[in-house]
Amino acid sequence: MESKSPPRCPSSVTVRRNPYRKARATPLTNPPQLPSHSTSSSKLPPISSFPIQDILSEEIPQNAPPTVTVTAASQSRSQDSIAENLRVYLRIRPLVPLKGSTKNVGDQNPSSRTKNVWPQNPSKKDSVREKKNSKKKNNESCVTVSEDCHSVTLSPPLPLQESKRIKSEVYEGFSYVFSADSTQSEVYEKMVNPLVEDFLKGKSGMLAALGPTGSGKTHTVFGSAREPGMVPLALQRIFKPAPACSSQSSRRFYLSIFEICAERGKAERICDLTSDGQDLSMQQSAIKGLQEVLVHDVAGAEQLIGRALLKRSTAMTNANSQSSRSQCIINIRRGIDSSDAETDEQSNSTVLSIVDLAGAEREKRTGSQGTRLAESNFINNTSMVFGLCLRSLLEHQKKPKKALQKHFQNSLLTRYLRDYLEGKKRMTLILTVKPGEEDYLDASYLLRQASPFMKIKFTNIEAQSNLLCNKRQFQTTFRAEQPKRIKLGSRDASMIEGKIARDENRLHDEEDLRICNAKFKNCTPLNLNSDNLMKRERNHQIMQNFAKALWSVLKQHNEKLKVAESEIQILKENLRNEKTRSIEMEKELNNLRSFCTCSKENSVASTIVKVGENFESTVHSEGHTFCSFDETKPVLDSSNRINSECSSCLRICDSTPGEDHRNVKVLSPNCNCSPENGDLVRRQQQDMSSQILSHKTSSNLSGLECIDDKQEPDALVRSSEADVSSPSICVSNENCQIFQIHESFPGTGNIHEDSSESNYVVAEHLDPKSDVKVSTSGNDSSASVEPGQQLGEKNEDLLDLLVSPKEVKHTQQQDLTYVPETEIRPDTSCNSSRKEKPKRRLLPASSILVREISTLDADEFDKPRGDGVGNKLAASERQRTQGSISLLRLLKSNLHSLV
Ligand SMILES: Nc1ncnc2c1ncn2[C@@H]1O[C@H](COP(=O)(O)OP(=O)(O)OP(=O)(O)O)[C@@H](O)[C@H]1O
Repeated sequence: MESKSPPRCPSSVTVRRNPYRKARATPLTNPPQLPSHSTSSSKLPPISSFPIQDILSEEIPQNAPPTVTVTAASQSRSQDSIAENLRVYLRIRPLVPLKGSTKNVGDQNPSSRTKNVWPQNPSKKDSVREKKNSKKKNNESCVTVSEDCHSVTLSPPLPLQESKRIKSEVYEGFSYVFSADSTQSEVYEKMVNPLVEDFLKGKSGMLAALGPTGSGKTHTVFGSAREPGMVPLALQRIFKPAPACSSQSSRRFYLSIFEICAERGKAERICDLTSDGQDLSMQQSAIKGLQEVLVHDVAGAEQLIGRALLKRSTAMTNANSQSSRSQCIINIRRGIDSSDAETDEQSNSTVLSIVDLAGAEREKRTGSQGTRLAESNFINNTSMVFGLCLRSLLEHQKKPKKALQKHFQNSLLTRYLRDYLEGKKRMTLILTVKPGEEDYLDASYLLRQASPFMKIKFTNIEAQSNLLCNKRQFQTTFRAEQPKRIKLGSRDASMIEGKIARDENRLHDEEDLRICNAKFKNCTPLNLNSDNLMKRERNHQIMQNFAKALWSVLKQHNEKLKVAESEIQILKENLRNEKTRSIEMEKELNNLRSFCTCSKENSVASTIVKVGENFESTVHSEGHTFCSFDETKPVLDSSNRINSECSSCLRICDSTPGEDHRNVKVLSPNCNCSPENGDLVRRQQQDMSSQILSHKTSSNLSGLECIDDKQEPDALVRSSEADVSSPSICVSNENCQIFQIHESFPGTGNIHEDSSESNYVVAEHLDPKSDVKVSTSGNDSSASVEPGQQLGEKNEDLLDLLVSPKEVKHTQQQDLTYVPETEIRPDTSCNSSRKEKPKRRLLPASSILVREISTLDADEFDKPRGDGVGNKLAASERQRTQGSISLLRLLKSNLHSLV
């Protein structure tokens, strides 16, 4: 029962790491009885007398920590003692932790099952995730154990090998390397048992687990229910029933558990985990107020430890579901019964310390934020200082003491463990590593920390490494002219180390550099004299400049190309626009053509203007009725009806119903009328021509005809009229503009062949301002007005004809005149005139309409006529179309100019 309820501890017990020196009791003096450690007693401990006996009896044991006195003998002795006092072990965590490997000891103690007593089990989920991750990422181990189990080979993962050219490293000199499949008991037997045995014999010692986060420190130290760790195994051994004769039965053991943590990663704190936890303070190497609990058996000890660990600061990180956030220290002090006090006083101060350090971690791996990040800084700093202290353990004699002291002062942990770190007491280090490829950097860092304690051998320098070294050597040689490397003092070195520890991502580069430096030392120097170097340097500069010039040229070309490309784009755009425009224009042209009825399927009427029987127009001297044909209005009206669908033909007719009816036939020589139509027209024209020619004797102008310039004079279409007062006018457009003014007898609808007088006028242009060619044909003579030529008396007849009111009666059907383009021979006179001046074309009626209307002088047009014909004219004017108005205006202006 006693073991289940441990006796109350005194409120404050100071545990001194360095016990008072004891002097052996001299046989003459009766040494005062030392007060028994009554930590379990409720009474306050009696004030002990000054331990003069202890001091006097103090003897430096054979394996005592080395003194600082630097002599050759003492140095070698101290080295030996350090070597004896320090053992370094390595344990490799399995890639995938075994199923039973949990930290929970609740299995053993049902009452504590609900709560984790030992470090918590990772939740199933986490373990599954971890397993998956491990399977995925850590399928390859980067640490391999040698056969003799004293060295390991650390191989970088392939990407690092390729990118950073890192080679495998062999770390030798371990006391023992525990492979991934090693068991807790195996580790205990080989590593901890010697410590425990020595402890039981009165020799203090310490076991410290050091390694990156999640590497198995806590697992190794505390273990799980299935796999108890070093602490429970040690307790089992300690409380193992001793033989009856042994003095062990009378011994008592006191447990004290505390942690060093940092509040929000800032100030360090010491927390007693066995009590309700007020903060403790440290005086030199002793912790003031730390409670010691007397334990009588294993169960009691485990219970106490279990409860204490529940109070320990842990947190979940990406690397470990239950990561330790503090350095946890368990002290097992061996006490003695009061009865045995006389015989075994020295063992009173024997302490076995087991330290579970918080694992160094990288932010990248743990994903720590905020407070966790501050914690992790603290953890990393502590482990760094610890590592530095370890480093200086072997080298401290070469270094000034002050520098060494600084390391210890930097952390409560190192201050507390100073005796161990100075090699004064026996210390065993267990390094734990994770062998996954992604853990390579962590493992490498840890092993280098421990390197002072072991030989580090690198794999053979291969060609590639040589290359690397040579390259760097080459660079170094160049830099030789620059200030040489600064020698760093230990403080600077420690700062560098600190930097490395803080920024572990950069670690490898630094390490890499160091490795390379080491390699560099081994490398045979390159045989480069200064000439060669100069040459190379010059070549290098030349090439560099050349490359720069090339680069700038290429850049310029690139810019030019861009400009050219943009121009091309613009041109393409323009081209596209032009194409669309041309397509549109083509369409318009087609549309215009479609209005032309010159297609084959069009009837004869499409190319020939037929002036209907009922169409009558009267040409008056001052007010001819002009009929112009709109493209879309082939027929004018009931009185002035003209059938035509050919827009290229302009027909003019003056007719007055009820008066002389004359047929007005307007033909376009450019009309591509259907052949049959053409034949018909041609025939009729030929007939007409012959008729006209047969009436050449007529001296008066009876008809005006505009002929095509291509038309031969013989083939000119002429209108023959006997009566000069009744001309018919035929106007064709385009190239020719034929005015055919001819006369037929009213009602007959035929050309009056018997007319004695038949005159004709050939005019080239309708435009009043244009040059006019007028040909007159009289009885014996023909008159023609060349462009620009003033009309003379000879042509007065023609003028009379144009200005005098003449009635023209047009009959349609029979008076068809057709001048096919192919058959019309050019009029030489017309040709000559064209050569001199470009020919004006007769625009379609509609355009003329617009133009003429705009330029029409209304005043002139509306001028009241004084003659008697005025009323009649007014009546006829009402019937005028716009085309007729424009033609009238045209003729009038021509007349004006002529006059
Ligand atoms: N040798 C091993 N065999 C089986 N499982 C192990 C072994 N070592 C560690 N583990 C498991 O790995 C996980 C992490 O181990 P542990 O908590 O001991 O790491 P740690 O070094 O203490 O980490 P931290 O420094 O963050 O506290 C635990 O679940 C533990 O059970």
